Amino acid sequence: MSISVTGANKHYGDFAALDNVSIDIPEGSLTSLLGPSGSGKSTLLRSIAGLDSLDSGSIEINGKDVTHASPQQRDIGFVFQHYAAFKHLSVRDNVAFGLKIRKKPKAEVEAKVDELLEIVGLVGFQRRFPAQLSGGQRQRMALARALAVDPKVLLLDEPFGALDAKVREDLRKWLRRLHDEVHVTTVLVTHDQQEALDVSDRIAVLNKGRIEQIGTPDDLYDRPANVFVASFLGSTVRVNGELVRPHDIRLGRTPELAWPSLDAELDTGVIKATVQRVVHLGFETRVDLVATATGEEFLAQVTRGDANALGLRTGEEVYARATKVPEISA
Ligand SMILES: Nc1ncnc2c1ncn2[C@@H]1O[C@H](COP(=O)(O)OP(=O)(O)OP(=O)(O)O)[C@@H](O)[C@H]1O
Repeated sequence: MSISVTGANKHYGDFAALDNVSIDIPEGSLTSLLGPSGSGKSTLLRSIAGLDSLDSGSIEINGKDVTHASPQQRDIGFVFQHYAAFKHLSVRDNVAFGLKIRKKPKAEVEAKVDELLEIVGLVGFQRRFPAQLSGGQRQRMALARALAVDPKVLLLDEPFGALDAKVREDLRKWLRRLHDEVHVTTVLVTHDQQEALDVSDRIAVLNKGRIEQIGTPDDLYDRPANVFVASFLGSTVRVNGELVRPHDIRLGRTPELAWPSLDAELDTGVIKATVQRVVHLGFETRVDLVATATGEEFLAQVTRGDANALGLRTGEEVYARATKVPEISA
């Protein structure tokens, strides 16, 4: 089912949590709402769910106006960051809960729960209680429970937010596979750009209650609409007044060895700089630099191999040449 939000406004006092937000979410897509804390992501998601009401604007699900419909009438599955499982029920009974209260025939419930436990990889854990699961397993149970009643739409508010980085990464890969199997129209709230880039078909970047840009991960990365989007999708630095990404900076011992950009229009030209610090971060190496001409501080990210080949040390001079972030600076 597609979702269409048009001209949504929501104020808390004179603070605009949503400021004239419009977004179309295509049927079967996985769309992320990405933005910093307080940008209005949860407010937008809760409005789609019917848990918050808009001051003005409208929401349609599959062409039907649901602006004033109750959450129950919207056929939505919802998973929050801190999922409230029924502690006294087994994993199996938690997943079956929505089906049982809808008084589905027993055989149908059993078959559906078997299928979902399989999909979320919790078959071996079905007799356990929520307290006996890891955080990641609990969130998978939450997703199974939300999917049990065949919702038209799945809304996820930072579902992996409370988990550590490695588990988050595993779960988002798993979520993407799950989505490819189940195809339910899904909206995911996240403040984590890697998560959004990894799982989404489309991303809407929010800032101060407004949508800055909507597009595919590639659209946003390759053609950011503005500095906010570019900076939120990855780190950026200013070099000679130009916005660049640290890993788009090439370093050389001579001006000629700092390679030009493939796209001449996006080339910053050669910038002489002094190395302040070299920090090895696993595969990558961060080189903190100061531009000789302007005193401007910036950093470059190079591979460990390149850094070793350059053999840079604090206080040495080096030549930097970067590719500007497209669109904005072009
Ligand atoms: N019930 C409320 N009363 C007053 N202000 C609220 C209420 N709910 C949200 N807000 C404010 O609206 C703004 C948007 O909140 P929202 O939860 O949508 O942001 P978010 O982008 O989801 O942030 P986070 O990532 O921190 O959850 C915030 O500044 C928040 O303080």
